[in-house]
Amino acid sequence: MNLVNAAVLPPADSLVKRLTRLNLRLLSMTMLLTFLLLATVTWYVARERQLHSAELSARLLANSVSPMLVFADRIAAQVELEAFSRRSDLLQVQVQLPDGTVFAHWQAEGQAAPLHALAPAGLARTGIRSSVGWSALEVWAPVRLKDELVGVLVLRESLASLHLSVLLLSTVAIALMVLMILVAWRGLVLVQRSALRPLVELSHLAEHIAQERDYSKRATIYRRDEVGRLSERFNEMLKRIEIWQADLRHQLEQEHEAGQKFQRLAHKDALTGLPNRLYFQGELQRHLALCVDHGELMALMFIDLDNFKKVNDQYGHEVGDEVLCEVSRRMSAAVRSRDVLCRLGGDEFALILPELPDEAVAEQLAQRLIDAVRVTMTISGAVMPIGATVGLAFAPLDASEATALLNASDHAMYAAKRAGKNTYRRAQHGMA
Ligand SMILES: Nc1nc2c(ncn2[C@@H]2O[C@H](COP(=O)(O)OP(=O)(O)OP(=O)(O)O)[C@@H](O)[C@H]2O)c(=O)[nH]1
Repeated sequence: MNLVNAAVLPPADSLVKRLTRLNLRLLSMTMLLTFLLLATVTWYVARERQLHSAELSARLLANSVSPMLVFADRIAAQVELEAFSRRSDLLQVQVQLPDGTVFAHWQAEGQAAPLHALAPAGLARTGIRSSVGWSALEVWAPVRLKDELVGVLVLRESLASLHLSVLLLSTVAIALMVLMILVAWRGLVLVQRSALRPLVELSHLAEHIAQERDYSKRATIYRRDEVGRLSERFNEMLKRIEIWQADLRHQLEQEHEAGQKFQRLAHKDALTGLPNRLYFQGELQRHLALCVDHGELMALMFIDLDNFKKVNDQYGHEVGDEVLCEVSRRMSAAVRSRDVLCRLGGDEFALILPELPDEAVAEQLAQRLIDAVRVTMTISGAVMPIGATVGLAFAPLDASEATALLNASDHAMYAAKRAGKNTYRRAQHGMA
């Protein structure tokens, strides 16, 4: 099947306009045909009546002039023809002798000379003869005395009046026809507008839905005809789309939530609930970029717990886990709200300190963390021999790049371990 793309179709007139036009065309054609038929029949009947009347008159006149022919009384015949000439539409009338000689003649003003027409052969035998042209008719009537042919009467009549009457009648009929078409046009517009209203409304609704994507709208059902059933199916389709859309929205929301949850889990340490190494790496890059852009001071602390292996070995892994959680809580409570504390893994933690006013603030915080971890920690009735060692590096003083800054803080932490643990050390220039 050859499908036509709707987009390439030119814009068309409305359905009401198109149907009205088609109906009017059909009505006009029918009326015109009827008019032509009636005009033709009227013309034909009128012409036949005129011919019949002319034949009758010719017969009567032939009888009247018969004795005048016998007595060769031309004057009487001429008077008779003059009297006959009062007949309307008469153009010419003449009485001929059987040999064709004109005996008496009358013609209307402007008409040509006598007819000089020869009587049709066999006129005496067949009686009256006639012929009808477009503008006139002619009648030949034999003039007899008893059964003997004594002459021929020729009569010519104009058909102009007949044509004029038919033309007048036609003009009136055409005017009436135009009037009727105008009335029908108004009527058709009203009727079709009312009949096609459900279909037009359905089309407007489909247009609105296509533009607004509002599937909550419904078509009004006026009657249970074809358009009514189409509207019903359209409404069912809208309902299905609405349900399908709601399902899709719900599914998308769920997927979005699951994605966000997954994102949170991917960035969270499952044991302590602190941000993990993956999150730390991203945040360190971001804060370093901000620090370089704004020309601010920031620090990175590398924190490693002391004697944690001993806790694990002596009290078990579960107690070790509890220690990690408690240490996380204590350190979280000690840091500033804008600082980012992360667990890198094992007993290692990292703390990003953005927007520092000076280096002393970071050193004070390092000491505060060490002190917080050193506060006696009792788990399952045993005091944990736990402590924290901190390595401190500054950006952009010690490094401006993430790996270099992490290395510097890591080296500083090892320096602090070597110095006897439970303390902090600043990175020395060149450590990174
Ligand atoms: N309970 C527990 N232990 C862990 C976890 N991850 C790593 N560890 C253990 O943590 C210990 C870390 O070892 P180290 O840091 O070398 O030991 P340490 O005793 O702290 O040594 P110093 O840092 O020199 O004081 C190892 O015994 C690991 O098995 C964990 O998630 N839970």
